[in-house]
This record gives sequence, C-alpha cells and structure tokens, in this order.
Amino acid sequence: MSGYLLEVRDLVVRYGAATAVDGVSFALSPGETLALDGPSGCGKSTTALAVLQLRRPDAGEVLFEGRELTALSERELRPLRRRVQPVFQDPYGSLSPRHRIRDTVAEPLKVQGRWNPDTGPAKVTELLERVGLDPSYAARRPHELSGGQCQRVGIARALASEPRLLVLDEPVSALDPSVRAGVLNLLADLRDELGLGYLFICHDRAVVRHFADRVIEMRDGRITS
Ligand SMILES: Nc1ncnc2c1ncn2[C@@H]1O[C@H](COP(=O)(O)OP(=O)(O)OP(=O)(O)O)[C@@H](O)[C@H]1O
Repeated sequence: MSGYLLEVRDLVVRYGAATAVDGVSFALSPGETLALDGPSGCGKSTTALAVLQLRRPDAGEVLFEGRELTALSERELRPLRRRVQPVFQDPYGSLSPRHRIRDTVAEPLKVQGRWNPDTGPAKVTELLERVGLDPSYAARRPHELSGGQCQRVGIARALASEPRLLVLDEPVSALDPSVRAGVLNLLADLRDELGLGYLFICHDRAVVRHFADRVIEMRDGRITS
C-alpha cells in the first residue's frame, strides 16, 4: 500500500475527438489539500469528474485507498462512491429546491440504507451544527437560505456519507466575497478534524495559495508544473 488516499495515473478523458485530459498523474495523501489550477477549459473539472467516476476515463487509472476504480462496475463502485464526495460551485443549483434542508442532509443516509428513524434526526442536527448552521434551518428550503448557507448544507450532505476525500470544484467561487472566508475556514477545520483529503479546484490564486498544501498547474489537458 502506498498510503495515498488518491492516485491518478496517466488519466485521459476525451469528449468525442477532443482530448480534455491528456495524461494527468498526481497523488494525494489523507489530510492534504491538492489544488488544480489553470485557465478555463484546461481540464480541471473533467479531471474532477473522472476522480468521482461520474465520467469514466478513456485511459489511465484512478486509485482510491489503493483500489483501482476505473475497472469496477457501477455495482462494485457503489460502496466506494460514498467515500469520495463532491461539493460543486453552484450552492443553490446543487440542492433540490422543493426539499427541506433536513431531507437533503438525510438523503445520503436513506439512500445508503443507514437511516435510523430513532437516531436519524439527531444525526441531521449534528451535521448542521458541524457546518455552523443552527438546527432550526432543518425546516427551511434552499430559497430561504443565503448562498453561503446553501454551500454549508452541501458540505453537511457530503459529510453525511462519511467521506475520506472531498472533490471541491470551485466551492466558493459563486459566493459573496464576504462569506468566502467563512466557508474556507469551515473546510479547513473539517479537513484537520476528520483528516479528509481535498482535491480543490479554484482559479483564485490568493485562495489557492492560502488554502492548498500543493498546487498543480494545468494547461490544455496536461500538467505544466
Ligand atoms: N460535456 C462536454 N462535452 C464536450 N466537451 C466538453 C464537455 N465538458 C468539457 N468539455 C471541454 O473539455 C475541455 C476541458 O473542460 P473542463 O470543464 O474540464 O475545463 P476547466 O479547466 O474545468 O474549465 P473551467 O475553469 O472553465 O470550468 C474544454 O475544452 C471543454 O470545452
């Protein structure tokens, strides 16, 4: 065992004839934040989708805790998907507008067969508190929350799956600058408390420098440094 949480080896992802990711390799340890930086269209989000196995790569390997994911069937992937959770850019768009916050946070527990009617509500309360939200928010719907609060709900939902790795694709880019620092501090605290690994996509150099342990620069689907 290498001890890496995530290893990506010679990853290639194509959209038709266009190669979006062209031989990308990197590794990430537990508790580490690795940033992917580079101009728009260089392949950052596609790399993230391939790590999440939401886009199956055309070539290369994605190893999570030493297990190669690309060869696994959907059925074999299911228990591992839980451990690799995404947080996307659009805080409102990633929450179902009709669902109350409690249902959104409880959803992973229910889908994964881990919902216990006796202890579930307290678990939801604990998750909301963990991301800095008052438990009374459980009864609200997304339109009653600010962008920063919605992003905290998205993080609580990710934590409900007890992940080891978060794939954070521009998690604060859509937020008001005044609330970005709060969400980044929350993410840093969670990483340090839970020993999570972060694959962090962000085009804000100041944020990347402050938040990431290491930065990989991409251009035209390749790593440049
Ligand atoms: N679903 C898709 N179908 C076809 N081409 C795509 C698709 N998604 C992305 N691409 C192309 O793949 C390349 C890499 O895109 P990707 O979104 O991964 O880059 P990015 O670095 O994340 O960009 P951004 O910072 O703008 O999100 C681009 O040329 C893009 O146009």
